[in-house]
Amino acid sequence: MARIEDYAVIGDLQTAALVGMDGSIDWLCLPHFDSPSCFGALLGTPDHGRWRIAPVGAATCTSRRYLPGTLVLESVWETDDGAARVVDFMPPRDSACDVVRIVEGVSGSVPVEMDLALRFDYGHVVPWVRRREGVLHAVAGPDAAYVTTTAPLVGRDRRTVSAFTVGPGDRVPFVLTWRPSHERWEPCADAEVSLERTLAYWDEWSSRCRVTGPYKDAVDRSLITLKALTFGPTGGIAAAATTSLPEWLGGERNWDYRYCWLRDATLTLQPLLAAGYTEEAGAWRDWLLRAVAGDPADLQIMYSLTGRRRVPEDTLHWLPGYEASAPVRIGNAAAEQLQLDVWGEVLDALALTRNALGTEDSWNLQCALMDHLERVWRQPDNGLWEMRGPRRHFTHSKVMAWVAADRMARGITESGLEGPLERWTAVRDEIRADVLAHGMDPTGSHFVQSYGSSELDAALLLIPRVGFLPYDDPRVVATIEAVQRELAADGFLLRYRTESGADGLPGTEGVFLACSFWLVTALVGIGRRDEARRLFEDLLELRNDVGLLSEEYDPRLGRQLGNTPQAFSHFGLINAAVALEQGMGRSDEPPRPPS
Ligand SMILES: OC[C@H]1O[C@H](O[C@H]2O[C@H](CO)[C@@H](O)[C@H](O)[C@H]2O)[C@H](O)[C@@H](O)[C@@H]1O
Repeated sequence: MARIEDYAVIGDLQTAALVGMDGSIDWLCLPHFDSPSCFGALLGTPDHGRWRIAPVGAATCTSRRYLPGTLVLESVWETDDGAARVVDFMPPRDSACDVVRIVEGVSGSVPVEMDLALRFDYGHVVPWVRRREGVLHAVAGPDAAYVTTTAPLVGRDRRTVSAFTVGPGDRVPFVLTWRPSHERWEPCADAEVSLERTLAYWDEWSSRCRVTGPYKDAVDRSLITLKALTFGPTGGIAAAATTSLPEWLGGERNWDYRYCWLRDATLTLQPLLAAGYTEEAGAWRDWLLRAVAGDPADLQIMYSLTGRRRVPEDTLHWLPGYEASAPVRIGNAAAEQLQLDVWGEVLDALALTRNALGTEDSWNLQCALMDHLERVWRQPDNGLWEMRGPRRHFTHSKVMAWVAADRMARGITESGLEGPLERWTAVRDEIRADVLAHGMDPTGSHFVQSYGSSELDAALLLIPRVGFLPYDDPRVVATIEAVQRELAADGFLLRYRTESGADGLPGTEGVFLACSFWLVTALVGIGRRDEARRLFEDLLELRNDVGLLSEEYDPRLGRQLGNTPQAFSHFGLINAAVALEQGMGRSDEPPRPPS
């Protein structure tokens, strides 16, 4: 099975596919990110669905890249017979959902093979396949897939295969279109027309980016990746494109990230605004308001990409898991947790969009959320790491509750909005006093993970970023140094020590990439800029050949771990690049793009 970093992503802003260096699409959920997969080999075997196109006898491509500023992937294969290119993409969704693969001969005469195994419903439904007027029809239950190509297609062992040869200038297209099975088949889009349309879409999108500076390429790729994780129809942002890629190979820390976490999505907002993508920021704000509408007591920490509340967790027993990392889970029980930081992130994000977009149409909702937080902030919670052990008083959660009260009080004093200023100021001060009294080690020198604990937590690095204390406060400096000392692993950072058993889960995990980027930002904040730049550049080296990051990394094996591509890691990268280029911005001002 391919390594996680062997995968590139293509997508149509409603779902995404992972393309391996071996030319195989091993992951694709249709029609949406959180739908069942039709290619699920990533979490099992080729018989759980995959689509491979590659020169005969070649194991992996020689090189690959995204066409600049786009999500169109070009893989180059150099073989003894000559060279060929495969261009893979998904046109931004209109009525149909297409995956397009164009094989192009470059030199010599290259024999190519194609192997297609469609397996609906996460790899266990084999469709009924027929040929009609030269088009392959594959139907099962609610799903239908159609394949058009100029290449010969042959059915073999419940798969469809093809063999053909390309010479210089030859272009052999394959278009796979998904539709609900009850709808009539309609001719598939022309591959070349779709390519032009897709390139034009991404060119226009990228042309709006205001980012410049030495890390522009990395930042651009991260922004395109965040855009690829955005569910176009609603503006919701998926935490990652996959489920159950393990946080440790062979372990059981395997979760479904194909949902919209309020935390991840609001943090994504900052780099989008910084780079000039106000439309996306507005769409996200509107998604948020629809999703959280209703009783503030019912605020969830995550929703489906359409805003649905129920995302029940289940396991798929027929899938063995990525490199035997089981169970494979769909849905996520974290949706039912109490994570107090989310109030802070949501109210901070709405303050940000108020200032950046110049509109405020949700103040009543914000007031209702704050009123609720006022009643619950003293409760223990599961924290931002969604710990499944007993609830505790996480210092980061309380700090974010302070952020909520602070942004609401400032909505009144700085934006002239109406509200109980004295009450919210008093709540803000009370939370602050509580954190300073209980969230520090017994000597009062640095912050700790939770009240009464001696553990460190990388989330504490965010304390100055949200404005709770300034970077030059000795307690902040000591916390950054303690986190670095206690959580460093092979030059990067763990989010916390799993050995304490505090997260209620067996096993361990890799270094957490977002936290390692937070350390870059924190080091810039305390003036250790050279060290920050070195760490940042080491982190850039962990990206795969096309600039993608998953959630974690195993320094022993030199391999990426966890779901991919992950928004958390990519916005960490962008914020760190901004910090390195400009120094620290306050969290309530949209950071300016690197110049
Ligand atoms: O490892 C424990 C938890 O891992 C997931 O949560 C993590 O991913 C979320 C989405 O990126 C992020 O918001 C959160 O802060 C991370 O800890 C998983 O979804 C949880 O169910 C799991 O308990």
